[in-house]
Amino acid sequence: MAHLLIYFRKLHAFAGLKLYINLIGMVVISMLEGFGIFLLAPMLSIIGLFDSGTGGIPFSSALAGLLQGLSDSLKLTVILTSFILLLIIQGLLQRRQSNLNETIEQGFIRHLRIGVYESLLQSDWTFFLRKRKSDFIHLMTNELARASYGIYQALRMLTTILFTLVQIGFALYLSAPLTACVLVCGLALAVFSRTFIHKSRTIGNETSALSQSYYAGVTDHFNGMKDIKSNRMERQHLIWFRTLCYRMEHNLIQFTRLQMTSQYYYKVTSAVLIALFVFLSFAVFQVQAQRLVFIVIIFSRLWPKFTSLQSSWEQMAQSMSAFGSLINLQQEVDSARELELHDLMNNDNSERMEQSIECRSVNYRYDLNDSAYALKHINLHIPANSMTAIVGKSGAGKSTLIDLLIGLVRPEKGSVLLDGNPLIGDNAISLRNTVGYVSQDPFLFHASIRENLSIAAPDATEEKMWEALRFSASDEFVRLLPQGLDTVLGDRGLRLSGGERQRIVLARAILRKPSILILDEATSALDSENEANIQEALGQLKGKMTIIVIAHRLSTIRHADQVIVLDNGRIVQQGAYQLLSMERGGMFSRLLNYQAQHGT
Ligand SMILES: Nc1ncnc2c1ncn2[C@@H]1O[C@H](COP(=O)(O)OP(=O)(O)OP(=O)(O)O)[C@@H](O)[C@H]1O
Repeated sequence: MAHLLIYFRKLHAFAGLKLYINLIGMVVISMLEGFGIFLLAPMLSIIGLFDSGTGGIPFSSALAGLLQGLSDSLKLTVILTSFILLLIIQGLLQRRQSNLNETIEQGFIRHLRIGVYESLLQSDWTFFLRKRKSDFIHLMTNELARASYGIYQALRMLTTILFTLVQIGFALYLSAPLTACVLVCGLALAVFSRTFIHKSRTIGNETSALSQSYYAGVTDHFNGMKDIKSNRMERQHLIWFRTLCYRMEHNLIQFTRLQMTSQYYYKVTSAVLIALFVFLSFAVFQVQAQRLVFIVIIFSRLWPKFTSLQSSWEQMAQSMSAFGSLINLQQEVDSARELELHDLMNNDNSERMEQSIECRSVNYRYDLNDSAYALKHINLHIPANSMTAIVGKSGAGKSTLIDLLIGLVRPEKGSVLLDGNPLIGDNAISLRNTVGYVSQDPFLFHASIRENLSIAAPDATEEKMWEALRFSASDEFVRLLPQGLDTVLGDRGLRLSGGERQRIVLARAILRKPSILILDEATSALDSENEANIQEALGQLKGKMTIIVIAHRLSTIRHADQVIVLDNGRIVQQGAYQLLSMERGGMFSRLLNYQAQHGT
């Protein structure tokens, strides 16, 4: 319930006055409905169903007084016209209120959706390292939809409660003891329904867990489809998928069964209560027949509302776990926030590296509970406009070192300094505005080449784009594409080879005119000729920007000013290429020898 209150507070903050106008509208609509019922009294009296006028029915008696002296047919015309007028006003208000309800609800859902996405973008990289990609997709789609539905049910419940209260007010006016009696029964029903609410919440938790597994599994399977097909792993995946689908089916059927059972008990209890209520009216409270007719009309309209209240409550309880997941996510992103909203929209602040970037006694662990360090005792100095190569075996810590150098992750111990200042907070964000980064697994958006390039540099002219493509040795193949720069890449567009993708991403990085260009195995998928072209282009950039290259193929780093050799998270050698290659017994010369012998 605490989770729901948090969301109600958010709703209150979001909708403000509109929420109250909506609620007042609901009260007015219920009152009009009440008046409509009371108009029935003089009508029934004229028709002859009530033989003693309006029998002291409130409002109706006053109306009967007003109509005194008119002929019966004129009275009936006035009453029926008033009835139609009331219904027209009520209908208009109802329409307005439903539209307002929808506007509030959809606006709030949009507000939540954007809020979650903004919070995610404001979080630091370590937060993403801890989470599965599918969990975000699950939260942004399934859980948000369930929470939205929960909000819809909550608003519905609120309006139903108001309607019920107004109608109960009318009933109290007609017979206080009888209404009190019905209310006590209603309360007893509410206590009885707590078991159903509790069960709904348990089923809801299971729904969340199951759909989270579903999203995670499906994302994994489709990401790894090539491996699945190549290694004939379809059977295991199908068994897993079938089992999960059966469990999801069972979970939802369980919830419907629970709802149907509670509705059944509600219906049976209503019948018993109505019988008891008529009996008590005659035998105990001796309520006037005319009043009893009206109380019966009011409560016969109210019982379905009670049932709908119960159903909304169960639905809300079932969605509670989705609220819980979203609140947990919000707490996690709050503690992992590195960007303010303002920084998200304004990328202008850029801190170009003027002198150097340094690591002083840096240690880093991905998991603080694990004794294994990804990097240990790292001391290094990268001067501005130099070319630095980082080499080492797989898992040595090369990519982690890059993440530290651009402030994506922060050292557990020691410090990273940019021009002598700690690379933290705004400093790190401003530095990243001037970084061009090509990762091991370069990513292109499902959009045209032009759009993929202009994401990095929105103001770049077509000429600059071709220049960048020439730099990355991709101009020739792009020119041959059917729509040139406007060729759409990705899922339903052109699929590029690994090497072609690397080259476009390299063009994108260079188009930013970065002060630091980072290439993490960025040319590993290229043929020798294209790689040589890029090496030549990089050579021309030397002295104009800081270049940091991670390379397994050591022939590609011959022009580096310094080489850093990592082994098992530690720097084991550091210095000029020639110098290191001559250090006999050193890891670098061993790697060189190995590659020379195996021709890699
Ligand atoms: N997200 C992560 N969570 C936990 N441990 C990680 C994570 N990423 C990397 N590691 C661990 O940190 C160590 C260094 O990894 P890193 O990716 O920096 O190595 P690398 O030298 O770049 O390897 P490669 O050449 O294979 O890309 C490895 O032991 C790896 O298992």
